[in-house]
Amino acid sequence: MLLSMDDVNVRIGGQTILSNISLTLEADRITTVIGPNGAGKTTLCKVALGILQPTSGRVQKAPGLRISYVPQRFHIDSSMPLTVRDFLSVSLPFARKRRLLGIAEALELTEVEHCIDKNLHQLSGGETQRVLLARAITQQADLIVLDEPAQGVDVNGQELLYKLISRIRDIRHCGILLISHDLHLVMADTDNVLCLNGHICCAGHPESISNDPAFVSLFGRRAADTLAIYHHHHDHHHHADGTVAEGDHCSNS
Ligand SMILES: Nc1ncnc2c1ncn2[C@@H]1O[C@H](COP(=O)(O)OP(=O)(O)OP(=O)(O)O)[C@@H](O)[C@H]1O
Repeated sequence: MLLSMDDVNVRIGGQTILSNISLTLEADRITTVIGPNGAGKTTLCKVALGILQPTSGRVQKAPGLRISYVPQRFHIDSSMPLTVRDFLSVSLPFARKRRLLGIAEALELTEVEHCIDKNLHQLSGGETQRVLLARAITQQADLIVLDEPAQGVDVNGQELLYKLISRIRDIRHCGILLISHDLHLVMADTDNVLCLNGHICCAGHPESISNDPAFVSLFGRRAADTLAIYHHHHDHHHHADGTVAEGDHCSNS
């Protein structure tokens, strides 16, 4: 277990924002939180990051847990010259003690090695997010928290970003808490989905979620079908002529 929440409640100014949240984040697993605007997704991130204390309930973290945060957007004043190399070096002295992956390797892994000498404010939205992912790698994060990291990134960039996130999970064996609206893009690699609307409406593997009445009432039949169809396309392999490979199966048709 990397981090767990047990019956967490958050009330701010008399408003209940999160109620009865229980979850466990594990190494090697991507947990995706989905939910409508105002559902409490960012608040949940803040509780996980330890920057917001719950009104009640318990948050437990593995001893020495290192969390890295990738925000929705990242603004840096254009008058402040800071290269990608310098930005990633900031976390080096401490991280080096933990046999960190070098800056160049991390940038290569997130496919932005060509940006190493660029100024942060010269980067595109997609490049910025990939530099932030590289930072999480150099920091040797045990848990990476990403709050809608693909906002403002074009579709190809989004797909690449989500592929990189699952590749980092596979290589670094870290846990990932991902907030996303891009259901069809994130679901293939998600191990666990939490549907949030102030409380957890339903949770589980994407395939089981798509059949859950709570999911359907929150996101609509169309989203549920998208999820189901998506998994149909990914639970078997085709031969070149389109026939299904032996031993594979179609769970949805
Ligand atoms: N510091 C605060 N003070 C008062 N209300 C707050 C505070 N932070 C969040 N809220 C309220 O809590 C609710 C949940 O906010 P939160 O930002 O966690 O939602 P979200 O699911 O991330 O939304 P979105 O998808 O729109 O980004 C909203 O109604 C918001 O107005």
